Amino acid sequence: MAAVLDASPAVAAPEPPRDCPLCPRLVAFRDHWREQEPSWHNAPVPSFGPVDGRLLIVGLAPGLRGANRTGRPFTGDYAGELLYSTLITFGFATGTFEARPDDSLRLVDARLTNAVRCVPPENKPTTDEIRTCRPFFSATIGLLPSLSAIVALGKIAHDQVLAAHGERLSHHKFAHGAVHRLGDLVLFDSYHCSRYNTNTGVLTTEMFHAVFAKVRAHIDALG
Ligand SMILES: O=c1cc[nH]c(=O)[nH]1
Repeated sequence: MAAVLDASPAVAAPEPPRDCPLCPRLVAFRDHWREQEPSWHNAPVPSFGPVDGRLLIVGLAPGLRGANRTGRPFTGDYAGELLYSTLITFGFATGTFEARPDDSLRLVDARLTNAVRCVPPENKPTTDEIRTCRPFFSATIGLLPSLSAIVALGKIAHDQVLAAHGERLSHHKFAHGAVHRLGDLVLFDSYHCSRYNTNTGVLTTEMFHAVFAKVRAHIDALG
């Protein structure tokens, strides 16, 4: 049985509008950067990848000079280098990642989204902002008919997945490498592939690959 998704009927769209007004602090930050850098995307960053994939990867939020600049998740900042090279290694992406949305990179059997769609100051969304963005996240999941596995990059992504599925956080503790069954879905946890985590050794390439090796085995076993 698939878990019930917590999507508010008032906001059932999977992508916020370009001028989403729901989080005043994020709107102010976005407006500031629109003035400073008018050529940047500076808007909610839409999900990327086919909707008929079996895997969903969930990041935290757009990086200021990464996805907020380029308009594609994990594109233009360090976190994307490790993520996209890993996705290519494990067959979840093809082409060449050149950190530009018009490169030849394509996701395969996978979609990529963020728990929060607008760039937050200092990469830290508030609890309210995470909750406010949840209906978009739930609607995104609801539009993936073949979804079988989710990778949560960090605890905020993990908590957003659980909340969207009406699951208790206390029943599913976040831990790198942990695997949680949520109804028909399997949730795989990983530390976020941020530059901070890799520079400090919290996350190594081997640790990150070990998570995606498990995900690959899970998807392949589906046949
Ligand atoms: O979590 C993250 C980090 C960088 N870029 C994103 O889109 N999401």
